[in-house]
Amino acid sequence: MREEKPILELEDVSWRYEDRSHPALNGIHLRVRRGEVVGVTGPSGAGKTTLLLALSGLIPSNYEGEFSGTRLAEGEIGIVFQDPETQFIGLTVEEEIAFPLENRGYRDEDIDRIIPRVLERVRLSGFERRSPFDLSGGEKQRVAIASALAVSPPILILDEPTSELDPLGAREVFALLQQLKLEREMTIIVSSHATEELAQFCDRMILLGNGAITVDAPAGEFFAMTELLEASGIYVPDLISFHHGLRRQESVPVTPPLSVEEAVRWYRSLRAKEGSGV
Ligand SMILES: Nc1ncnc2c1ncn2[C@@H]1O[C@H](COP(=O)(O)OP(=O)(O)OP(=O)(O)O)[C@@H](O)[C@H]1O
Repeated sequence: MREEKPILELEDVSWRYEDRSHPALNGIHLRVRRGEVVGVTGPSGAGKTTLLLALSGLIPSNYEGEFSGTRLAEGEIGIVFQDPETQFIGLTVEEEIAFPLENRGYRDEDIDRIIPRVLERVRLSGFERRSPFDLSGGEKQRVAIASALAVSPPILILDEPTSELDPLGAREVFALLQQLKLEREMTIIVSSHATEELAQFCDRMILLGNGAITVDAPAGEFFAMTELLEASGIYVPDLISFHHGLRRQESVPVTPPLSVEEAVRWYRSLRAKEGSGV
């Protein structure tokens, strides 16, 4: 069977920031298929932001340094950074969303049609005239996502979109991403330390260490590597640690549950087996 053409690809990419002696990315091979949702995690300084900048093409075009390798991207990429305020240029939420559309020469009547649709999608209808700077952290992040979505890019890249948010704000952002994943089959690449959310949301997980990919696996397999993740300084969600603790029992499946719903199903089936004497 022929492998599907990737929508985004880095082939042997290395990058060193101009004033640094060591490369921030070292021989990266990464192929992302259309509709895949990829989580990127790793300790601080591992190169997550740099990897996303290279995937989006901002490295090498907007940064000074040494680049080698090749990059391929099929279609436009919407980018959302860690601190949305650094991205804001509009005085109102409406202007913030209109800006990328005006930049690409959309007609006024199309812009007027798109703005309410995009705001509805991120559940910010009625926020048109508000200043993007006077919103809660979660709302700001949703404005940044709305602005990235305005031109309907097939690929969305988010760099630590919940690092400045409280747990509810973080859940809100991941719930929105989940909705985009299901409704629009977008290709999403998201870096985060929030492994609990990544486990529930991502199809595939990448672990970065010292600018190299050390693990690239389906989310279930990735989170089954509990010891390796802990040794790499990654927070293993409690649910997965709990499963790991039980795994010594033969009847417990190797792949951990990635969400509370999955854990409940799994626990019920375990109880049923025990009841039937298996
Ligand atoms: N603009 C820059 N100029 C020079 N060096 C940089 C720059 N940005 C990042 N670096 C260096 O590149 C390496 C990777 O940084 P990067 O920000 O990609 O890591 P990260 O995994 O995203 O970290 P964190 O989790 O703390 O955000 C680090 O050693 C960092 O100091």
